[in-house]
Amino acid sequence: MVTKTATATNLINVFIADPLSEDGIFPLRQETELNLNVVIETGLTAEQLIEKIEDVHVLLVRSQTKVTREIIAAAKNLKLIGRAGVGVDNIDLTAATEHGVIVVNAPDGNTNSAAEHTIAMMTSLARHIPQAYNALKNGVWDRKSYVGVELKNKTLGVVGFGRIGTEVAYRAKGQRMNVIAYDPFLTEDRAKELGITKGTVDEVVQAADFITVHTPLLPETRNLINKDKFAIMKDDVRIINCARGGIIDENDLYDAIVEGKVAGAALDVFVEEPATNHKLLTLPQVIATPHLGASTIEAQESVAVDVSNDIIKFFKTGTVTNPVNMPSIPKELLAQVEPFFELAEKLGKFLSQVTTEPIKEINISYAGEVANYDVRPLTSNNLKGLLQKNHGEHVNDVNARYLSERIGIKINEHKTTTAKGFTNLITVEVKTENEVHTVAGTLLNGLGARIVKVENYVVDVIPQGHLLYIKNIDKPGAIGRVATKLAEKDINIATMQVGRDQVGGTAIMMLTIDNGVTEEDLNYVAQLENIDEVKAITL
Ligand SMILES: NC(=O)C1=CN([C@@H]2O[C@H](COP(=O)(O)OP(=O)(O)OC[C@H]3O[C@@H](n4cnc5c(N)ncnc54)[C@H](O)[C@@H]3O)[C@@H](O)[C@H]2O)C=CC1
Ligand SMILES: O=C(O)CCC(=O)C(=O)O
Repeated sequence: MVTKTATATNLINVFIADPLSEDGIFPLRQETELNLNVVIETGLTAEQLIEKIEDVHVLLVRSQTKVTREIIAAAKNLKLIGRAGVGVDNIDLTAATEHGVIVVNAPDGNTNSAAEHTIAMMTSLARHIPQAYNALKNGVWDRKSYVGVELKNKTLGVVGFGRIGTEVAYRAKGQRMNVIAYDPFLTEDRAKELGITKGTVDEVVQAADFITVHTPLLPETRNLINKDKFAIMKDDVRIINCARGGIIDENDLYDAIVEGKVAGAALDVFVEEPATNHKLLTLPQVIATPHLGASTIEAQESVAVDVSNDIIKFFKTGTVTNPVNMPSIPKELLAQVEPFFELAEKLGKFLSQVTTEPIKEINISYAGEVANYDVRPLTSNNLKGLLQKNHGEHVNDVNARYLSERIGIKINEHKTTTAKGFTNLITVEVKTENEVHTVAGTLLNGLGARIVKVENYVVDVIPQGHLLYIKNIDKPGAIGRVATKLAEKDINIATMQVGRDQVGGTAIMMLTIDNGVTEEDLNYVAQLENIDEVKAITL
């Protein structure tokens, strides 16, 4: 994706608020082209962070720091929040998006570690390893209290079959377990290919001897495993949560263990962390680690490298690899789509300057080749162009859609394959209370962007620099009079396009001129006979 950049000469303040691998932030340390000022201060309270954040451009965190709306609002210069890890539930994404702050994470770097930790927790749970270890350390040689169960031939239920869930399943199969999984994106073919069974959440929890959750914490997954689900589970089921506290209802889990329905639970994560005084920890059937799923040398280095590289990439190119609050575009597609970003933005800018009333609705149609791409980032760029006139620097492609919707603009996107003779065509129509305006643009192979239609008139205009958009009656002499009047004002015409709906009807002139014009210049031209309207447009 493409978004705003800072110039390389600017000082870029990078604030690291959680402990990160020093090897992992090596890319930031050795960066010479950008003027990076890296500050590490961990363990701050929200108030302390707020005090320090005003001049920060990049905030880098793991899971400890809660990046709240208040922190984001106080960070007047913040452009990017980097999360060295997967889960972004500690970041107020809505606030970040509203403030135009891009959030990036490192989704791949800790998958392996989290999966290995899950298997370690499951095995420890099955064999009471932490409890037995604890007893022995306290001088008690107790063998009969710690008789465990085998994993072989047991069924593991996996809820959330993304990166980590899938890796857990591979390993569980290595333990000769049967795996049944639920994920809205898991297909029958993929399940077959992996040698697992696909089920609904209820089918998974009913069939399983061990249940492990690997979803993100979202409104839909909060308390996904609750008393209704415990009620339909097998007796003596064992539960593992190495994803996020809150996916399993902690009170219902406590009750299910106390009632003897659940034989044990292995927890790496809690609703409130640090969880040193949690009632679940008082139960002998519960084993726990303090959010260690990603705590390996390898994972910490890997996530910090990934997020550091994305910071550098963002300030050098305006693009990032792992955006969280923007649609992401695969690397191989980016080069093809990038030229359309500018075109889409220019079309938005054009319309913002011809429209005189608040926009109520925008219809964006993508035709031909461009319709093959994920067009959401293009729409965001178009909206950015549209809103810049009134929102200036505050609008970017992260928050353009949010801002548009907030001010009540209805956004409709359409895709069609027919591009009216062009290989690609973006047509944007805006509606206000009393006006409708349309502009269409294309990318001409080897020649760059062109505006090819304004309202109902066919034109061929390079969307760049200063334009004059004149509406007139199609009468002889109109073009000459405009040219003369502009010459009187020392305004040089570079190119001129004309179009009309019918002989003697309404016509337009699209002029590119060398310099901007004043209000007075516009009025001067507007007074001419048969001239209806004159607008200055800068692209
Ligand atoms: N304990 C730790 O240190 C770590 C914890 N995590 C947690 O693990 C989570 C999963 O990580 P990944 O596998 O890398 O993410 P992922 O994005 O690859 O997979 C998450 C999966 O959950 C699925 N999902 C979403 N809503 C669902 C629902 N209602 N029911 C069932 N499935 C649903 C998604 O379709 C997706 O396939 C992260 O969001 C993070 O919270 C991740 C790394 C380390
Ligand atoms: O930063 C950490 O160690 C936590 C990792 C984690 O929970 C995640 O990546 O979602």
